[in-house]
Amino acid sequence: MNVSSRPSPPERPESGHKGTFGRVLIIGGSLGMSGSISLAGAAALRSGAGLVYLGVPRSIVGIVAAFEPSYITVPLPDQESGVLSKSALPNLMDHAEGKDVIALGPGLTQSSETDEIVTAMYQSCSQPMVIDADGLNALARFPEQLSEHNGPRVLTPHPGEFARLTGQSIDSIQNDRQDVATRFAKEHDLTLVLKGPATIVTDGDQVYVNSTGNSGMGTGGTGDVLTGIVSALIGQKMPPFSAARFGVYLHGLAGDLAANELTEPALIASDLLRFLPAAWKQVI
Ligand SMILES: NC(=O)C1=CN([C@@H]2O[C@H](COP(=O)(O)OP(=O)(O)OC[C@H]3O[C@@H](n4cnc5c(N)ncnc54)[C@H](OP(=O)(O)O)[C@@H]3O)[C@@H](O)[C@H]2O)[C@@H](O)CC1
Ligand SMILES: Nc1ncnc2c1ncn2[C@@H]1O[C@H](COP(=O)(O)OP(=O)(O)O)[C@@H](O)[C@H]1O
Ligand SMILES: [Mg+2]
Repeated sequence: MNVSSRPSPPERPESGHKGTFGRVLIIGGSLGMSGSISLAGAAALRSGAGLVYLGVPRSIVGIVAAFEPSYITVPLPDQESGVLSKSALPNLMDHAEGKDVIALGPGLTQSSETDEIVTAMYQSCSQPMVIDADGLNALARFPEQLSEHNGPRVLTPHPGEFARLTGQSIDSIQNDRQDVATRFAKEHDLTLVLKGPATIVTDGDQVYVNSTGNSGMGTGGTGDVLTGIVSALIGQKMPPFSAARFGVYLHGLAGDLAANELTEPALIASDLLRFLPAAWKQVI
């Protein structure tokens, strides 16, 4: 069923407090890719989250913390390369307890140890999870496990990541975006956000094709911002499909407002953070 109405924002009760508006845990980052997780964390804050925790390798915690004082950083054991170590897993499982949503993947990079973290959390966490970037690359190495999850899952691939997940070529995906996305979501019982111009959001039954966004958003880090936005909305108790639909709309709207002011070529991912408040103003 195609859903074409303008997506609605989450409710925000007058009497709400930071506990009401969701505890969000985002896991990722590595030496050289501290920006991705920082952008995701700041975007979650700019999207209404009550408390945002960023689980990052110990070696980059100072860099991530310096980007934005309003989120909480959780330093985790890392390998010598500045990538999360699998010894972080018990710690991560403890931190996951009591969170309303967990996001996994921005800037995580790829290693056998991060693969173990991703597959274990994907399978066992009962909370909703948003999986992006290297979280998706890890899942792509174990496609038989994609349906083995213990809670709601939202996957946010760009066409390259979706090609890895499905084993199909980017061209064949792009020629048949809506059908491939819908079949995948249905088969694995999850919500899929297939990014790019006219991003598709589907839970296997409902399908939404987004109308906001522009080519200025084809610049590193804009997808990391989307991960933070969708995670924050799920943390505010929106069902996964509604959160993904509204999040994709809001993200593109922030991009359109930013491009209007700054031009498409000059747009960078952190501009989306600055234009999110103006985007919110148009939808609430
Ligand atoms: N500041 C930071 O710390 C940042 C860190 N980042 C982190 O970097 C890590 C790697 O992530 P990544 O997405 O850059 O690499 P990757 O998955 O190999 O994708 C490229 C492949 O996908 C394709 N492709 C993409 N879009 C497409 C489209 N619309 N339509 C069609 N094709 C498309 C593209 O195709 P091609 O270039 O060949 O045309 C290519 O094959 C990850 O951890 C991420 O979080 C980034 O977030 C940036 C900011
Ligand atoms: N031409 C475009 N029109 C609309 N949206 C775009 C366009 N190019 C990229 N985007 C959006 O920008 C984001 C890019 O995400 P992604 O490729 O994961 O970036 P990164 O990993 O660098 O953060 C997606 O939300 C995508 O839909
Ligand atoms: Mg990305």
